[in-house]
This record gives sequence, structure tokens and C-alpha cells, in this order.
Amino acid sequence: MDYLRQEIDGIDKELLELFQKRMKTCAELAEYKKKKEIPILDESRERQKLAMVTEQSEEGMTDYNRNLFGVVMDLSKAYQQKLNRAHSEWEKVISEAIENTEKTLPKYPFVACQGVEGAYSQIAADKIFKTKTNIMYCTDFEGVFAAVDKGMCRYGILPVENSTAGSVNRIYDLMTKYNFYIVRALRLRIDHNLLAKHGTKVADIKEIFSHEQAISQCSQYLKQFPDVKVTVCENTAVAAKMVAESERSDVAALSSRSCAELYDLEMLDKCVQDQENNYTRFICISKNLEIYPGSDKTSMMMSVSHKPGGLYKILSRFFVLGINLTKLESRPIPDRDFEFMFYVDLETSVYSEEFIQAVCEMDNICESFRYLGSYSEVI
Ligand SMILES: C=C(O[C@@H]1C=C(C(=O)O)C=C[C@H]1O)C(=O)O
Repeated sequence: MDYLRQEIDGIDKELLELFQKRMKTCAELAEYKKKKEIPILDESRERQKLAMVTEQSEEGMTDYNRNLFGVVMDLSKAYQQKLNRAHSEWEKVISEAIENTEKTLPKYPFVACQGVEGAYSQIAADKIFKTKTNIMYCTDFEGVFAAVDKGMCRYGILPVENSTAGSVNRIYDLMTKYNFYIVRALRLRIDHNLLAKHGTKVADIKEIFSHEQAISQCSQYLKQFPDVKVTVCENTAVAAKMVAESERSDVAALSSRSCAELYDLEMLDKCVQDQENNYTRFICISKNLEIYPGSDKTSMMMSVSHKPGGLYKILSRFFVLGINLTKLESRPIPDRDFEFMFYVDLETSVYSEEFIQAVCEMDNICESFRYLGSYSEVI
């Protein structure tokens, strides 16, 4: 073993020297490309290179060699991009946003939320702004996007994913339709409770109202009511309100503790969600790019060429830059068969070199690209 390891060490030394020599040559080429305004990526050259590698490979080694050279060329492009980046448009836009944004979120802005008083979005808004801020309630999620887009509200609060039920697809679909930036995120612990009017007993219940996400988060619990009708409504707070205002005494809602207080309902059962640790992530959106201090998450949205390896190309850039992905979501692009829009959340400080480089590179290599902002996530 010692002998073979020594052998490997010797080979690695040569590999390292050769790799660095290759990178330095690429740097010279990058300078030439910059002068002549030639793009860094040259796909036909890469294809030729891989053909050469295939031809020169020993039997059984072709796939390994092609993979190795794929990574080597990715690293070479990352290095060239870094050297040639100079002052890209994105760098300017982002540093101006950092400079022009206040140090903290405003205190009492007008905020759009879906639902009615007591909705989880409203609880999220109060947590994000740390005050009972001014809220405009919209009947659906699209109303929140539109209120921000038209300048009726400075911010909008939207739930994007739940730890039990997964992504809120409707929001991801609406993201393609509206321009906005994310300025803050919040992880909110969600406890659902069975609420009914005073006097109603569990055995009396014939119908339970709630939002589809809440119903899905309580699916185990609901199995004990096989004969009860479960009805979806637009919001858990709307469900509580409906129960409170109903003439019937055989209805209940799956809703929050604060709605029990707000609508004077009794909690027949507490914390009935299937997973004890049930979290929902909310985003706070604005029309303009605002980047507050401490922003260490970034979201972006892109479409890539509909070819094998399209997504790999993107992911390999993050890998090369050492950036961790915390979310990858794909949604079909309307009217385009099996073509997808990808949404990624990255863990990277807005002040880091890798961050700027990732934004610039994505803008270059994606078919379409949108930077959705940098922000911090609070609990
Ligand atoms: C080095 C170059 O830039 C890029 C990197 C390549 C490589 O590392 O071999 C090949 C083609 C280009 O996409 C080049 O243009 O030759």
C-alpha cells in the first residue's frame, strides 16, 4: 500500500504542475479574448477536445477521461470568467442597491397579504416588521404580486414552502408573471388546531374547513374523521371566520391559535399537524431591488437549453464556486413541452466574490435569467 501511495503522490505532483500550467495558459487566452471581445465559452472547441480525449483513451477509461476533462474545462472557464469579469453590469446594480438600501426594513410599511386578519401571512408580516404594520388583504396570491407590482403596497408576503407539504406551486408559477425582488425570508412554526364555536363537541362535527396546505399537513389526524366532509377554502383564517359566522354548530376549522382568539372560537384539539415540527417559509417581496445588511441568501430563476446536461452545466458552476444550494425547484414553462423554469436558492454572502461571479456567469450561460434578490432569513 505504501509503495502504491508513493506512486500516486508522484503522479499527483505532476498532475498538479500540469493543471496549474494549463490554468495559466487559459489565463493568457482569457486576456486575448477580452481584447478581441470573444466569449469565454467555445462549445465547438470543447466538443473537439472531448473527441480527442475519447480517441486517445485506453479501453474502459473513456467515460472517466471525458468526465475529468469536463470538470477541467469547467474550472478553466470559471477562472477565465473571474479574470475577465472586471466591472460587470450586475456588480454595479448590486453594489448600488447595497449602498442605497437603508440599514433596516421600514417600520410601518403598507404590506399586502393573502387572506383575512389572522392569516399566517399576517403573522409572518408582524414577525418580519416587528410591529403591527399596515396590511392590505388580497383574496388570492396573485393579488399580492399585483399589489406590489402596481405600487399599491411597498411589500408583499407570500408562503413558498412547507416542511411537510412541500412547495406552494402556485407561487412559483406566478413568479414568472411578475417582476419583483425578495428582501427578507422567514421560517415560521405553524401549529394547526381544531377550532369550533363554543358548545360544539368533536362528536358533532360534520364538516371541517381549511386551506389545502393545512389539510395536507393534518392528513393523518383527519383519518379519525372518516365520515366528516373536508372542504378546501382559500385560507385557514377564512376557514375560522366562516365557522365563527356560520349558523351551523356542526362545523370546525383547522386554523391558528391566534384565529381562535380573534374569532372567539374554542380549541377542541391543539397542534394537530402530522409533524410536530411544521414550518412554513415566507418571502417578503418588493418592486425595487433592496439589499439589507447581512444578506446571505440569494434566489434566482433561469431556463436552460433543452439538451442533455443543460441543468448540469448550471449546477457545476455553483459546485466550482463552492456555493451551496438550499433549494432547487422546477416548474413547467407554459406552452413549451417539457421545458422547465428552474428556481434556485443559494447560500452565499452578498459581499462575497463567488456571489457576484455566480450572478454574472448565470446571466451568460442561461437561456433566460432573473436575479430575484439577496436577503436574510429570520426565524
Ligand atoms: C480555454 C478555452 O476556453 C474555454 C475552455 C476550454 C478548455 O479549458 O479547454 C475550451 C473552450 C472554452 O470553452 C479556449 O477557448 O480554448
